[in-house]
Amino acid sequence: MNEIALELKDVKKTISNKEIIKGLNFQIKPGEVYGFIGPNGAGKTTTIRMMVGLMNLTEGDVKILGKSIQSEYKEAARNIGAIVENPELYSFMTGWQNLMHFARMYEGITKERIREVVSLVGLDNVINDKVKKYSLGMRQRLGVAQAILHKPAVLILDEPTNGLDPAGIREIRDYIRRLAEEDQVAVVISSHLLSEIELMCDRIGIIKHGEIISERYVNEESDQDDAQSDVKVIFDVGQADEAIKVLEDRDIEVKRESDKLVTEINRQEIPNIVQTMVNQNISVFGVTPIKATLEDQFLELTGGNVIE
Ligand SMILES: Nc1ncnc2c1ncn2[C@@H]1O[C@H](COP(=O)(O)OP(=O)(O)OP(=O)(O)O)[C@@H](O)[C@H]1O
Repeated sequence: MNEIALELKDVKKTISNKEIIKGLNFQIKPGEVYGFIGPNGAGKTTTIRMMVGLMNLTEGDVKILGKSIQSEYKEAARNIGAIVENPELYSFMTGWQNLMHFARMYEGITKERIREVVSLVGLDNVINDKVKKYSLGMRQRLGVAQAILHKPAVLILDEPTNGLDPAGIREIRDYIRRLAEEDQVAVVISSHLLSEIELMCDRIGIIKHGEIISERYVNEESDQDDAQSDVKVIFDVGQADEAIKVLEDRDIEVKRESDKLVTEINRQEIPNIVQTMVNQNISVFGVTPIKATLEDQFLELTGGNVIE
């Protein structure tokens, strides 16, 4: 198997004398889910359009399983599945008819493969209904089904959870993880929301003004996990008032969000605090560290205002 599924090599884009993308470099392995985040106008859609061959590159190259999207378009495109902007669906046809229609564009897609994909995205019960009756979430899932019909090595999704409710977002998240883990598909997801993307990605790159300004693995230990430094931690407890007292008795500042207590403490103190809480019959459901570095960077980047 190819070690690298998708590679961007010094990709640049200039439109009307303005350099919109300023030299992007990254590599994604099979089975890896890469989150591409940044505020509106940062250059996500432009980059994605270049990755899938919908827009020419001004400089650099994009390679899919080692094939250049520019000089070997056909070979490269064969291994890409994508939803850029909204999935293209025919609402007067059923879900099944839509998939049959797209299957004809590729060679060798069997009905069995279509059934497999339908089942993967959980549309078995409604696949014979007309798409106009589908909810937004169902349409998105059909879009993904269509994008993966030909078993692409790389799946590229531009804002796949746009407009979905929390249940819909969770569904998308679950089957994207399954695709990566079971079929070793490399997935790129763009979003302007850190919170949702952090849960489904292995690695996240933050783009701003056409440059990657930060990149890290989601499970990577940050400097803040050092034994000596303070970490931001959420205590999820049954008896918030009592738990706040335990923390405040130790001069720890607490911010309360319903039953969740947000604190900044030394890692070494955690076991003792939990023990004190348990001794006082406080139910401790969880102690979760917050990855402050990425969150802070992202908030700093978007400044709470997603329009640049
Ligand atoms: N055809 C174009 N002509 C001129 N400027 C463009 C063109 N397409 C994009 N841009 C500019 O390039 C920048 C990046 O746009 P892009 O749509 O890639 O951002 P984005 O990160 O996808 O944002 P969003 O989250 O809003 O989709 C923006 O400043 C945009 O105004």
